[in-house]
Amino acid sequence: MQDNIAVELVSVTKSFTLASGPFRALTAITVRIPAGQLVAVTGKSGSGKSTLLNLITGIDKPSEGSVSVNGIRIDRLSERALASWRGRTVGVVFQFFQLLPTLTILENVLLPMDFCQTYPRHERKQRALQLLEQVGIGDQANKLPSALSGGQQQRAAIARALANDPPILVADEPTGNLDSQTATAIFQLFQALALAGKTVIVVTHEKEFATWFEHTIALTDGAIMGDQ
Ligand SMILES: Nc1ncnc2c1ncn2[C@@H]1O[C@H](COP(=O)(O)OP(=O)(O)OP(=O)(O)O)[C@@H](O)[C@H]1O
Repeated sequence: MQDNIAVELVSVTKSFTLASGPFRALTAITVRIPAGQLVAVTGKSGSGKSTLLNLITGIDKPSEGSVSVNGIRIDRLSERALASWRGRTVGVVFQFFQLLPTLTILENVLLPMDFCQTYPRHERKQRALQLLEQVGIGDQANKLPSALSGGQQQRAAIARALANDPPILVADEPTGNLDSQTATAIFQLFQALALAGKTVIVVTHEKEFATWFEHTIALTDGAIMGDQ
C-alpha cells in the first residue's frame, strides 16, 4: 500500500442475513482514498453509503475482503482494540449532531478526550476551547446544545469529532438538516480541515457541492459506478 493512502478497501463484500436470505449491501468494492483529501460518498437511499462508512470506522466488519486505515488492517482487530483505535483515529459527524443535551458545548467536546485520555487532564479544557474557536463558536462554549442554531450545533459536533486529533473525519449527511448557506459554511470548514491534512469523507446527497470534492465514490446498489 502506498504511504499516502489513508483508507483502502480491497474486494470488500458486506452481506446481511435477512429473513428472506442473504443480502449484499456492498459487492466486491475496491476503494483507495488518499490522505488529506475531501471525498464524497454519493448514491441513492439503500445504495450502501452508511454501510461503507461503518466499515471505514470499524463499526462493522466486511464479510469478504480487507479494510485498511493508515496501514492498519482494521478488519482483523478485536472489538476492544477497535474501540481504542476508533477513538484516536476517526472522528464521526452525524446529520442530527447527536450532542448530549444535558452537557454544555464545552463538556461535549471534552468527553472524547476524557474517554480516550489522549491529552493530560490539565490540557483538555484549553484544547476544547481552541477547537471551538477553530470551528467559529468559541463564544458558545458554556451554553447547552438547545441554545444553539443547527449550524452552530454541527460546528460543535465537528469540534467534538476533532477532540482527539484523528487523522480521519467521517460525516454522514452532515448538512442534511441545514439550510444551504449554513451548509456552505460547514463544507468550507471540511475543506479547510482537508487542506490542513485531515482525510474528510462525507456522505452527501447535495449535488451543488459536488465540485468541492477532490474525489467522489458513487455507489449504485452496493457497487461503485464512478470513482473520480
Ligand atoms: N444491519 C443490517 N441488516 C440488514 N440489512 C441492512 C443492515 N444495514 C444495512 N442494510 C441494508 O443494506 C442496504 C444498504 O444500506 P445503507 O444504510 O448502507 O444505505 P444508504 O445508502 O446509507 O441509505 P440511506 O441514504 O437511506 O441512508 C439497504 O438495503 C439496507 O436495508
